[in-house]
Amino acid sequence: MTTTAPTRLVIATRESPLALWQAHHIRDRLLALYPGLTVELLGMTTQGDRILDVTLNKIGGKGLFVKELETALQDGRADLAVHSMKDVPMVLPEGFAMAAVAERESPFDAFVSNTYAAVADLPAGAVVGTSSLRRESQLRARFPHLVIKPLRGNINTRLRKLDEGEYDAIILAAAGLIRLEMGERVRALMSAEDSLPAPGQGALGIEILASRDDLKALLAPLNHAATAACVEAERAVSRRLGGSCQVPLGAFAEDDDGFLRLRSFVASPDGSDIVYAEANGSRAAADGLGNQVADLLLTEGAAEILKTLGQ
Ligand SMILES: NCc1[nH]cc(CCC(=O)O)c1CC(=O)O
Repeated sequence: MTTTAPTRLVIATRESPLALWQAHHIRDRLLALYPGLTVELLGMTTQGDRILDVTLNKIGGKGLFVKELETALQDGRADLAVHSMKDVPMVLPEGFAMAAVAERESPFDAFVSNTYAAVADLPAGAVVGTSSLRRESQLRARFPHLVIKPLRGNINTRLRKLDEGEYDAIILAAAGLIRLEMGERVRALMSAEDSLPAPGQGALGIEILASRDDLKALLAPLNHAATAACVEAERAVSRRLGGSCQVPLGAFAEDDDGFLRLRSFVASPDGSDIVYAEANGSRAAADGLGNQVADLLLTEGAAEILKTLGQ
């Protein structure tokens, strides 16, 4: 494999508005760094985009948004794939590498409603839309008086369903709304106590073939060390616990000048059992910190929850 710096790069991306924004963002950052470079986008529809009528957790989850893009890398149709780190499976397939994790947008969930200002204002029986087991289990545990109703589709679809009156409020990632310039729809950010984010939420990853040494140095300036360490710690928790998206799990790390605080939870889907753990550690030991928090969760009761879920 050549180590000469490439002059033309192709980015494989999904074609949802958010995925396209993300790919354009990485393209613009590359062009700012390397003015002589040509960067093209290869738009692709993934299985996850095609199957819109079933809750994704039930049909195989995360890999569904990523696999077709990886095939494009393998076939040489593209050089990079840009992903929301939240959608990337905890173990990359053999031969692939995450060359960079770019600086995070808000990692928090957003409370969006046309009537209410915050989740605490919702009356008994209010209908909240989400299809995320993580969001649903936390809402059920903390706000048992609410009714949770499934909500799928891309961001525009979800907002339309809210506006049509099917829901009193919906919960979605703040990062997506902010990136698509719909940040004004965010009535409140959900606190880490009310809705601990998913591993990798708000962060973008740039995936390449592990053999592409020519791309590693080129992409290194896009890596944000604090974000990369936080996401590594968060993903290590999920990986240790099986990495399945059938498990209601949150993991959220914050970096304070090289010092990480990692919080995580595992719950039963109905929120009746919920276990929290947290630990601190250095950025350099992010992976170990994730394993440590996973082990704390297991001894605090996550092992029983996982067993009940058949994991
Ligand atoms: N599961 C789909 C998905 N993957 C990434 C984001 C949002 C952007 C991000 O977290 O980077 C979303 C939408 C959502 O959860 O509301």
